[in-house]
Amino acid sequence: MKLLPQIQVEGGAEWLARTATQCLIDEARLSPKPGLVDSRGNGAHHDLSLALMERSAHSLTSTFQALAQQSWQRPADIALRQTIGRLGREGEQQMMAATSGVNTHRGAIWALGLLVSAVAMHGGTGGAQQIAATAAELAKLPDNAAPKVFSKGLRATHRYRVPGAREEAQQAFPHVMQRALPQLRLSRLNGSSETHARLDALMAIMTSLTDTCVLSRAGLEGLDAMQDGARAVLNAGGSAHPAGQAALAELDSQMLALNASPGGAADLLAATLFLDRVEITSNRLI
Ligand SMILES: CC(C)(COP(=O)(O)OP(=O)(O)OC[C@H]1O[C@@H](n2cnc3c(N)ncnc32)[C@H](O)[C@@H]1O)[C@@H](O)C(=O)NCCC(=O)NCCS
Ligand SMILES: Nc1ncnc2c1ncn2[C@@H]1O[C@H](COP(=O)(O)OP(=O)(O)OP(=O)(O)O)[C@@H](O)[C@H]1O
Repeated sequence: MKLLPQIQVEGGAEWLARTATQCLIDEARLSPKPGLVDSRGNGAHHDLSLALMERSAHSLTSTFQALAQQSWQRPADIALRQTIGRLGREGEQQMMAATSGVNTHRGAIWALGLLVSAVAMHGGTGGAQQIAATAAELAKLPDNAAPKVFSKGLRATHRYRVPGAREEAQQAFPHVMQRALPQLRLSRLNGSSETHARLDALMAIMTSLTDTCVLSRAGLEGLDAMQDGARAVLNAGGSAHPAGQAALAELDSQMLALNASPGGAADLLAATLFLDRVEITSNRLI
């Protein structure tokens, strides 16, 4: 049966939005994550909890759906960039209203928002590489309506001269495409459980991300601890192995002691889970 285009758009946008929200929830629940909110507790955060993260994730479904609808089969141009910039900022306000002003998902709205738009631009399906490349095209376009705010993330990228959330997207998500997605699939192939495969994917991101959340709270000492600790987990055989689990517990203690939390890495894990699902579903449809 040939679907009417509008029905296809509505159904596709709804699926993408539900999937993006589910990836945020899966990321938040995944345990044990070093320093981050997970099923065990609040990590290094005093103002976050799992219930709050889940409420925030649900509040974003309508934003993701609007992003997908507005981006459906459109080219990457300034008009679309301005539309998604506006929708992304409205999404941030919706998140803030749902959490009484706590930043639960700003970085995640950015990464997943761009990826949701990119899939929609390709008509609701596509390979991870193609989608990430399209998201990068969008991220590179100027959004003249964006307010000039000197955020924590921006300050950290200037102070330490490192790439942050913007650059990760503009470079087509190298930590997702070259590290997390290959690691997720390798760990699955090696027989790891889904939980262990996801934890390994998070470690793969943390080995080299310049996470501005960590830099803002714990400086270079925190960043080095994160990168070295994540490498130790993978070198010990990953989170499925007893030695890897011990290294992961050690990393968790270190992050808590330093008050550090790799929020950017968590966002990119959610982005990884999203691209994995979109690609698997697209392959089934072919
Ligand atoms: C680009 C964003 C994330 C702002 O980035 P900036 O570094 O200035 O700010 P801020 O400190 O508020 O947030 C950064 C967040 O990104 C995540 N992050 C940190 N480091 C990294 C990194 N190296 N790579 C990826 N993400 C990271 C963390 O969650 C962090 O909290 C975003 O809020 C924004 O400007 N959005 C505008 C709306 C828009 O255009 N949206 C379009 C798509 S929906
Ligand atoms: N499971 C998680 N636990 C904690 N943070 C997460 C998690 N998943 C994603 N994040 C990301 O981490 C960021 C929150 O970091 P942080 O609490 O440092 O924010 P902030 O409001 O900028 O700083 P602060 O709380 O130090 O004032 C969000 O942008 C969010 O996208």
